[in-house]
Amino acid sequence: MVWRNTFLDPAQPGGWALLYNQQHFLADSNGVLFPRDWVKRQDLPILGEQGIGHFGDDAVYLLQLKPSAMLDGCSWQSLRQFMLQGEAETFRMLAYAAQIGTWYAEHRFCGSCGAPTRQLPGERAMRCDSCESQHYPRISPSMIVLVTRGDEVLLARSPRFVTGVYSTLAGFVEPGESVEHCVAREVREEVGLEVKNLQYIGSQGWPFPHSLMLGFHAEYASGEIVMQEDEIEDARWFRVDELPPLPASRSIARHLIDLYVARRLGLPEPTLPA
Ligand SMILES: NC(=O)C1=CN([C@@H]2O[C@H](COP(=O)(O)OP(=O)(O)OC[C@H]3O[C@@H](n4cnc5c(N)ncnc54)[C@H](O)[C@@H]3O)[C@@H](O)[C@H]2O)C=CC1
Ligand SMILES: [Mg+2]
Ligand SMILES: [Zn+2]
Repeated sequence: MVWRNTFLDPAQPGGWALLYNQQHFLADSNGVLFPRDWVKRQDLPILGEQGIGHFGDDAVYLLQLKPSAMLDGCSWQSLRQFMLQGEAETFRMLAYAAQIGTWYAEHRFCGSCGAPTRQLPGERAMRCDSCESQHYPRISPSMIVLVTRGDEVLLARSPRFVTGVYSTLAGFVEPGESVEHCVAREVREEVGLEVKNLQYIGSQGWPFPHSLMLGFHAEYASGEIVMQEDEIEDARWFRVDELPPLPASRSIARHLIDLYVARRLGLPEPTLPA
């Protein structure tokens, strides 16, 4: 089944419902999609509703619920769990749904004047009639980079990571800087190194909660590793044939590593997950 996001009018009946709150979806043994008209007959605290797209031929709507909401035989499942184990198109659907849900939850009132907002018909925008402003889904550009030195790659651990796992460096783009500048700045801040010969590899939407990852390879230029306090727990050079536990296979972090290893060892190149 293929996921395609489109704008659907929530005034139309029928279709399927995703039941969402704060990066979690209600699920039962059949999965995350529930017959929408049936859901509407249950006594659920619904905060808002969006028509978000088609899963195969089925129309899909996102119902924003209060955290207290529950249905018999269901439990709240985290988006992260679907990223780790879910089927690819299901994860693409939930990733989109979660970002629309996050945006909706954060824009029920105008950030400019504080008045309640309303959904604009036919557009993914929250409208403030009081000060005539519009609020669109927020996307946060972030760079992610694998620093390389011949047969070695630089990998680091944040205290937030699963025990033992090492990954590439990442960070949010600041206002006014280019992505290339961000790569150099973040590498300098996090591990104290200078890099050169940036190569753009590809991008990935990352719904935790709304990053757009722009992925690079960069060559080591100079410096000794100096770890940023609090952010980086350990950082070191690993040989491409002696790597530690790595991030989830669906992440662009993993793709950047797998691609470089494949190129160094002359193996077939992996493709970046959508
Ligand atoms: N798909 C992938 O393979 C990977 C994705 N990521 C994502 O990259 C993003 C950035 O990585 P980090 O190393 O955590 O960033 P970072 O190195 O810039 O530091 C994180 C800190 O930035 C601040 N921050 C949070 N949200 C922000 C925003 N929207 N704009 C500016 N600053 C913000 C907070 O103080 C946070 O503690 C995160 O969303 C993370 O989930 C990170 C690694 C792998
Ligand atoms: Mg970082
Ligand atoms: Zn306003």
